[in-house]
Order: sequence, then C-alpha cells, then structure tokens
Amino acid sequence: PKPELVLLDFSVSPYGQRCRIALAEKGLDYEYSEQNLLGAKSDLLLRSNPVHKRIPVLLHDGHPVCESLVILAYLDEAFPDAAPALLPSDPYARARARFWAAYTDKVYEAGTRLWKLKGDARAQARDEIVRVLGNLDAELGDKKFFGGDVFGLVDVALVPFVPWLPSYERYGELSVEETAPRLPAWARRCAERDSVAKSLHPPEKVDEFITLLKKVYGIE
Ligand SMILES: N[C@@H](CCC(=O)N[C@@H](CSO)C(=O)NCC(=O)O)C(=O)O
Repeated sequence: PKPELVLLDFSVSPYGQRCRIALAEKGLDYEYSEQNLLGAKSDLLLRSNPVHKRIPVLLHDGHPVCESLVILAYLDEAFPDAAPALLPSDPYARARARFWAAYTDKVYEAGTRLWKLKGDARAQARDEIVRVLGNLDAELGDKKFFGGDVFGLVDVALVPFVPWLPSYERYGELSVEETAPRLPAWARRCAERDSVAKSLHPPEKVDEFITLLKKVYGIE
C-alpha cells in the first residue's frame, strides 16, 4: 500500500533534518525521498510545493505540507498520540516556542551570508550571527533544553544548524564558545538522542558541502 507519510528531502539540509528528527522522536514511519536540488527538480516536488519549489515537503496521504516549522507543528496536531509533543500545551508557552523556533532560522540565514559574501557584507553577517547566537544563548540560560526539561520545538529547530557552526566560526572568524558559551553543552545533550545523532551530518561533511556550493555559485 502507498505509505501514509512521505518526506521529500535533501540529506544535508538542516530544514529537512528538523523533520527527520521530529518523525524519529515520534516513532512515525515514513518513506524518505531524496530530491535533486542541484539539477532538475522532480515533478513531484514542483507539484507538491509549487510556491517555493523547496524541500522539505511532507506528503500525508498525498496531501503536501510545506515549510519545516509548519511540518513540525502539523506532526503534533495530526498525530496527537505519537508522543512526545514538540509544542507545550499552554498557549503562552506555545507562543514563545513558536517565536524562538522561527528565530533560529536567522542562524542559517546569517551564516550563509558569511561564506557567500565578502568585505563589509560579510562583517555585517558576522555581527548578526554573533547577536543571534547571543540571544539564543540567553534564552536557553541554565535550562537543559529550550523548552525547559523537555526536548521540544525550539531544540528540534536549532540543532540541525549545529554542524554548520564550525564553518561559520572559520568564515566569520568567531568563536561559538565565546559568543554562546552554553550552546556547546546543549548541543551535546541533544546529540545524545538517537533522533538527532542519526539525522545530523558531521561538520566536515557540511563544510565540504559549503565548498561545493561556493563552486556552484562561482564564489572563490
Ligand atoms: N523556510 C524553508 C527553507 C527550506 C529550504 O531552504 N530548502 C532548501 C534546501 S535546504 O537549504 C531548498 O529546497 N532549496 C532549493 C532551492 O531553493 O531551489 C523551510 O523551513 O522549510
């Protein structure tokens, strides 16, 4: 029979890894479908996400759900019996989790500008990623996870960007240890979870991918 869940994804994508971590945490079976993003995109991807033409896309009984953070919230709602819930039950706590989960995108957006741009533009990207990491470090504080004692939405949203940080440190001449001293221990706690350990790629592989992208974009 056709699988109930299909994930259109791209192995090294941190956004796709968010979905893989959530599906693994919830013990949900799904068909993984690696997409070609560097060449011609599949009809299935173009049909499933005609607006952004991007992965990840979750197909639930053929119905496409687009945008990684939307997929994470959808999994909570569509599979309420598949514990653990990523979002807390209290409305105000949910609102704060959504705020910080959306904020984590800035790590990748500013980090990408670090290796894509030069000179003053790179310096501005460095200032932004230092500010963003500092804000995330402050939000985490002395908690075990962003949600407190439980591994939740913000943790799932942020942890896929961890293997990209060593590259950002090099391109941005910055130190995560100095900028966000509590994030390394948090990242290690996350990496103890099988869902995270099996979804993330090592920093070396991420750095090789950045080098490949620079070639694709013609950036020396
Ligand atoms: N806000 C979205 C970002 C997805 C994305 O950038 N997907 C990339 C691969 S990962 O960098 C992608 O599909 N790029 C293909 C393209 O832009 O052509 C989300 O959270 O799902």
